[in-house]
Amino acid sequence: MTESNTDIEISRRRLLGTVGAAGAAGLALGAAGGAFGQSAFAGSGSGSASGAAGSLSSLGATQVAFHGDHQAGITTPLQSKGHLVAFDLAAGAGRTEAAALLRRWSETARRLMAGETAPTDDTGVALDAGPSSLTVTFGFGHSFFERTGLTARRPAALDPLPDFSSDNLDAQRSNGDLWVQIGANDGLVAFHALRALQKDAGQAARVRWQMNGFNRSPGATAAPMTARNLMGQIDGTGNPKPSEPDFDKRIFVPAAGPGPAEHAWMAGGSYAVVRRIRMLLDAWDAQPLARQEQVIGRTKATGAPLTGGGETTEMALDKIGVDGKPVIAANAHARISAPEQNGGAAMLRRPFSFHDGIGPDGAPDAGLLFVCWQADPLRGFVPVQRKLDRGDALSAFIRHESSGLYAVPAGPRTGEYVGQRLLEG
Ligand SMILES: C=CC1=C(C)c2cc3[nH]c(cc4nc(cc5[nH]c(cc1n2)c(C)c5CCC(=O)O)C(CCC(=O)O)=C4C)c(C)c3C=C
Ligand SMILES: [Fe+2]
Repeated sequence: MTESNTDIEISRRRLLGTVGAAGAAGLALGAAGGAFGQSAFAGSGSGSASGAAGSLSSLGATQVAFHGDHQAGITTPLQSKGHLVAFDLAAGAGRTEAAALLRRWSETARRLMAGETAPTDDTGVALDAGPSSLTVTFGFGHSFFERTGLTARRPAALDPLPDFSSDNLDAQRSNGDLWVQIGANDGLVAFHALRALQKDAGQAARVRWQMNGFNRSPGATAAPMTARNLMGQIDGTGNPKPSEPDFDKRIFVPAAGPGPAEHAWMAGGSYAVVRRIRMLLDAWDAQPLARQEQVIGRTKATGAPLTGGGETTEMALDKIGVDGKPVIAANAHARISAPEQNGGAAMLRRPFSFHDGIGPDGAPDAGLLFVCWQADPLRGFVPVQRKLDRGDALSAFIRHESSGLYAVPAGPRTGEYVGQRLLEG
């Protein structure tokens, strides 16, 4: 099962070329899911969460591998539903309790990602459904290492992010000892996983904060395409592609990392920066289309650079317009954040949108659950955000409200739980 699952992951990446293509994800998931769905459910018997006598659609049947070199949910195509949740270890809980928790969580994640029921007291919320591309991704925050007596094994890359002048952060909704990212292409499957993992936490850890997000559903557009965010922009075009030679180096910690041997447990892992970024949508929507496009430096309809071509055409950053000014403005978001403007700094952005209701002033509490992945935040998020903080035209329309940085270890080998190399190494 693992082998065929790995094959699917590989063929999906080849098909997609980018994880930002939510529409493409639908197509590729369909292609892969049809094949895998057959083997996933044959013989799953009463342990299956599907309980379905008939065959599942490719959306429901598609399964993502739990085991592998890297955890699922990093290069997995964007799913339509997401939950981000941070936990703090309970008073008195230390390394032993943390190891037992990660063991429980891993077994639950493995089973649910295979379309099976939770190991204990399944709530039945996902009955009838297949795995629906469920992924569960686990990470450790800076404070986890003090709580577990493991500070000698805490990598420098997990040092707190610097302050940024435009930050408006809520400490209660930031950081946390442990972080879990859940994604699925079905809302009930995602919620089912959230409930099961929270129950697993038991007396060992309690929820610090939790956020819910969404993306476009696979198959919603006529043709596969990159995702749109709540400002209406095509968002994800410039992401590093798994097909590029330096992709792994940029996103995953190398096996023989630069750090001391005590940090070797992070080989194959990645660092996630998580920011709740509120969009000031009333102000944004009041801007004429041409202004919105100048703010980003790309057209809203197609995502093409303002210097011409299609979505994937490179930006001509030196091009000067008839008014004698750069066609892509000096403060355009896409210019400032581009790797060539930041000494090659790059990250894999894999966000969810959020909408948490409408405030008393009538404005939506909505925006982006910005999640980005990199081998080292000091060569990814930090230099880019420093630059954006100094002069991004988009700043007037967004507000960073919470922040977290997590060390996300490698994917587990068969029989291993996530984080075992840290907790038992
Ligand atoms: C520090 C990193 C970044 C934050 C925070 C961020 C917030 C943010 N971005 C958009 C919308 C778009 N971003 C786009 C490109 C883009 N953004 C970042 C980084 C951050 N964005 C990077 C590295 C890039 C790629 C640059 C490149 O390689 O060319 C785009 C253009 C399309 C694309 O490439 O994805 C849009 C649109 C919002 C709305 C937002 C906060 C809410
Ligand atoms: Fe951006």
